[in-house]
Amino acid sequence: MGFLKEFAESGNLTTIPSNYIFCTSTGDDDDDQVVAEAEEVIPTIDFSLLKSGTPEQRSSTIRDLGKACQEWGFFMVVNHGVPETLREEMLRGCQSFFDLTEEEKQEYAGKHVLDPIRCGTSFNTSVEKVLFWRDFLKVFVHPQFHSPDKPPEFREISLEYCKRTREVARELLRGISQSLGLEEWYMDTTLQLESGFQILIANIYPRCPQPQLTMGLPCHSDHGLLTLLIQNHVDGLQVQHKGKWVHVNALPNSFLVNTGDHIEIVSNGKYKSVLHRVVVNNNATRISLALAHGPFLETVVTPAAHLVDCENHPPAYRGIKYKEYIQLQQSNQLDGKSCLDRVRVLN
Ligand SMILES: O=C(O)CCC(=O)C(=O)O
Ligand SMILES: [Fe+2]
Repeated sequence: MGFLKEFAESGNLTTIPSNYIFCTSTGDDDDDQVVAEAEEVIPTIDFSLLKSGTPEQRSSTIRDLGKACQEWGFFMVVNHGVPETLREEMLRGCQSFFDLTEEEKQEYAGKHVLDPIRCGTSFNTSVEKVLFWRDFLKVFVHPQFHSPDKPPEFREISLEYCKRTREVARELLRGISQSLGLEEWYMDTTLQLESGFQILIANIYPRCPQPQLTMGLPCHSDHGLLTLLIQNHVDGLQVQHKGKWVHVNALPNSFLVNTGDHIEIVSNGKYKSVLHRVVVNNNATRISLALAHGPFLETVVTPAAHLVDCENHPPAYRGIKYKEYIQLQQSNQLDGKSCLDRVRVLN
């Protein structure tokens, strides 16, 4: 399977191939209504108050975090301390990777889902009938760090960027633990975050001549705990909130953060993983870079005992090893929360 980028950038495309034409499964327009962000304000978290604010500022930020997780599963993080130059360099590194020749990229194509460096198109072309308007690069960056050899600068920049982002994610997870009434280090310890799995996902969504007929990525949730995303100043991410799609207008220099399925499992369903999708456009190529943070791969994750009481809150998910969960999610079609549904306990 070739890459989309080369195809989309060759000649003057005026229509898209029929295998990219996507219909929502219900065909129900109400389901797909997009509300403007102005009507629903996406929560913003000031990271500096969490990390180095007064005790009062930290507590109030933890409350905001809890509210954002409970009501949205999505928030923007500002004042996070990761330099803008590093973020920009990292996005340029991703662009340079996608700009390699097809032959150079082929070295990492067609790999197994647990191969540490893998690139391709759409999500999982071995099972998809409809393709998505996107190419990707996925690299395992923690606890073992990997990097493609080209472009040459990629290794050094991503090593630094991944480390800085991981620190932000772990601090957020400490706050989220506390917001659930758990001990600050609960997730850090129980999920062995010192050896936590971190994966870099670079996405390119080329300009599309018929953007309303296709999708960059369909409605899905992420498998891990928290995903921290940046983009090249081109929007396209939408999150589902109260049954409607909200377009994310990213604040400059912010991280777009979404909760993954493992936050839902650990919190015993108190915090839900957020459904999100990506729309494409006809004006500019979008590049996004998601860093997904999860437990240690060998950890069997269960709902926190503190959040389970057999009478009112029985365990809502069965324990599953994180590695097994990833394999399940990555080798099927990307489809809403179908993976989480497999571990749900029907009470
Ligand atoms: O490109 C985006 O904004 C989102 C990407 C995404 O959802 C993913 O890689 O899982
Ligand atoms: Fe995602």
